[in-house]
Amino acid sequence: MPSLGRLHLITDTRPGRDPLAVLRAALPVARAELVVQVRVTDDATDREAYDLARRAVALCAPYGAMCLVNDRLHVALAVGAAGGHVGADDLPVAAARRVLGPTAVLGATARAPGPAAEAVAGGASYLGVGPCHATDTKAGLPDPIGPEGVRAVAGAVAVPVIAIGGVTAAAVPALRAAGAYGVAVVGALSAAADPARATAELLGALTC
Ligand SMILES: Cc1ncc(COP(=O)(O)OP(=O)(O)O)c(N)n1
Ligand SMILES: Cc1ncsc1CCOP(=O)(O)O
Ligand SMILES: [Mg+2]
Repeated sequence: MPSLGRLHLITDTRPGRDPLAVLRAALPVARAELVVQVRVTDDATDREAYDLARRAVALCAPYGAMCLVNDRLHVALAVGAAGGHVGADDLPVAAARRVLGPTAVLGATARAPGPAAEAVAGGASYLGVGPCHATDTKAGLPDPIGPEGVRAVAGAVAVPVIAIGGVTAAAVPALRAAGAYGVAVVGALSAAADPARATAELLGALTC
């Protein structure tokens, strides 16, 4: 697998958000340390997902940043993304691996050591672990697992653990101390008044 960036920017396509503007602000700051995950709302069409993913791949390329596509693996393949991310409502990890092929980057969601180990056995190259903290970005999430939940998963697997859910720069040190390799954020960048500055703050917390 190519080296995985530590700061995962998940696109926010809710009304009033401008995911490509956030991406343009973050890329020159984080460069190859940024992983962009194209995530669209469930009601978005495949064509909308494709158009956003195609633009994201093109924006990432000059910076050596990796672009992944959430859920819709056919879109990942269609735009030449580096891989995809799947969770409980998506293709099973082993099936996703078959779709993407052996060299693609494949993320899987896990919040406990057992399922985490199963996801790795199925072919996951990294795990998205959470929600770590409370968030209103996604509805219907289970209770936050906190840094201790991250520690339990990180201790059970040998792939990078990416902490997700309510992550801010202030939360990063505890997550890193618990074994997180990196973090994934939506609101911390999408809702930031200055996304470039917010990117620098997250990156500083991740790499110090
Ligand atoms: C890095 C990362 N971790 C977890 C998720 C959540 O994926 P999933 O559980 O499939 O939920 P949706 O994002 O599809 O709503 C993620 N996307 N990225
Ligand atoms: C998609 C997803 N899965 C678990 S938490 C989450 C949303 C994370 O968004 P935020 O960084 O704004 O809390
Ligand atoms: Mg999913």
